[in-house]
Amino acid sequence: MSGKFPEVQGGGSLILAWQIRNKHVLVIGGGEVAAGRILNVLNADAKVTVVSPREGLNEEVAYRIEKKQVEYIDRKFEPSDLDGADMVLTAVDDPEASSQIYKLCHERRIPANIADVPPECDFYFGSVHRDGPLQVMVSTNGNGPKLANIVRRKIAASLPDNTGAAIQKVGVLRRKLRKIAPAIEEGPKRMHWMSKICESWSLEDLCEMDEKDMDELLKSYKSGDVPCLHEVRHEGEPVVGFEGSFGWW
Ligand SMILES: C[C@@]1(CC(=O)O)C2=NC(=C\c3[nH]c(c(CCC(=O)O)c3CC(=O)O)Cc3[nH]c(c(CC(=O)O)c3CCC(=O)O)/C=C3\N/C(=C\2)[C@@H](CCC(=O)O)[C@]3(C)CC(=O)O)/[C@H]1CCC(=O)O
Ligand SMILES: NC(=O)c1ccc[n+]([C@@H]2O[C@H](COP(=O)([O-])OP(=O)(O)OC[C@H]3O[C@@H](n4cnc5c(N)ncnc54)[C@H](O)[C@@H]3O)[C@@H](O)[C@H]2O)c1
Repeated sequence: MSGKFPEVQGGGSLILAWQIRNKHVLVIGGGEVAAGRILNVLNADAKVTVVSPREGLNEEVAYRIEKKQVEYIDRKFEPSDLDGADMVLTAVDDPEASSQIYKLCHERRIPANIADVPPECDFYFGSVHRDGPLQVMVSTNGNGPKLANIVRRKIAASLPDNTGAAIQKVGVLRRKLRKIAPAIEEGPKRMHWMSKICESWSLEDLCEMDEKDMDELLKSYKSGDVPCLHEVRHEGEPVVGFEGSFGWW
């Protein structure tokens, strides 16, 4: 039976797209590493609280505090800071404080990342390429963070510039399709049609598609046809008109 199903390759991580929007993230520390963590969770629309004495704040963290992008507590960590936290990220230059924070999080079952202490991380960060709705994360599972950065930049450089914009258009089209064909039973047909569009349209054409084109394209959904952008715009089709000297053409 070997070869019928994928082989299990243990030793990896479960890579997910964690929906942390409006959840409470506590960031402990206000240095350079904290600044990176803060941006990562703000990009995912989390509600962020930073605990760190003011004198140790990095310029970027101070900016986020000043702009009220994060809540701020100006002192060292205290256990009560964990109340209501859905996730904890520590980036402090004090290994003892880090370990104590991790133990408390573990007891309270709050998922935590302790920067640079892999055995005390419930999840690792990765190197992320972002282009609009597209995110690509590279993890080396603790083997080579610098290489994760290098691989991520190679992957990003190999992607066409308009990838994110095309994905954004596909998102709009999918939401419109769900509106005109909302039934659960339609799922397979919806998915099949959307897949065919993504396979047959170029990224350029997806980017060019406007709301009017989408509405026109959606008219083909019922029959299952997948016209190209030119057909959607009725370009190059014979136009029936009247030409004076020769009659109908
Ligand atoms: C991807 C990235 C995301 C981020 O942190 O945002 C990230 N580290 C990045 C950079 C980086 N970190 C380090 C260097 C120095 C060069 C080097 O050592 O390679 C550089 C390179 C640089 O600075 O350019 C030092 C380092 N990092 C860890 C240890 C401890 C250990 O391994 O034991 C040590 C050694 C300390 C020492 O030796 O003393 C541990 C972790 N770092 C992770 C993530 C997790 C595993 C990710 C993976 O394996 O893929 C993990 C396990 C836990 C975590 O922190 O989540 C980010 C790139 C972002 C970008 O794209 O720019
Ligand atoms: N994973 C990575 O990518 C990576 C890369 C570089 C460094 N690190 C590690 O991350 C940690 C932080 O690095 P950094 O460069 O941001 O350090 P940093 O010295 O610039 O910042 C540490 C911050 O923690 C604050 N702090 C210290 N004790 C605290 C406490 N008890 N409560 C609240 N805040 C406290 C300080 O005021 C300061 O703002 C270090 O352990 C470092 O080795 C991780």
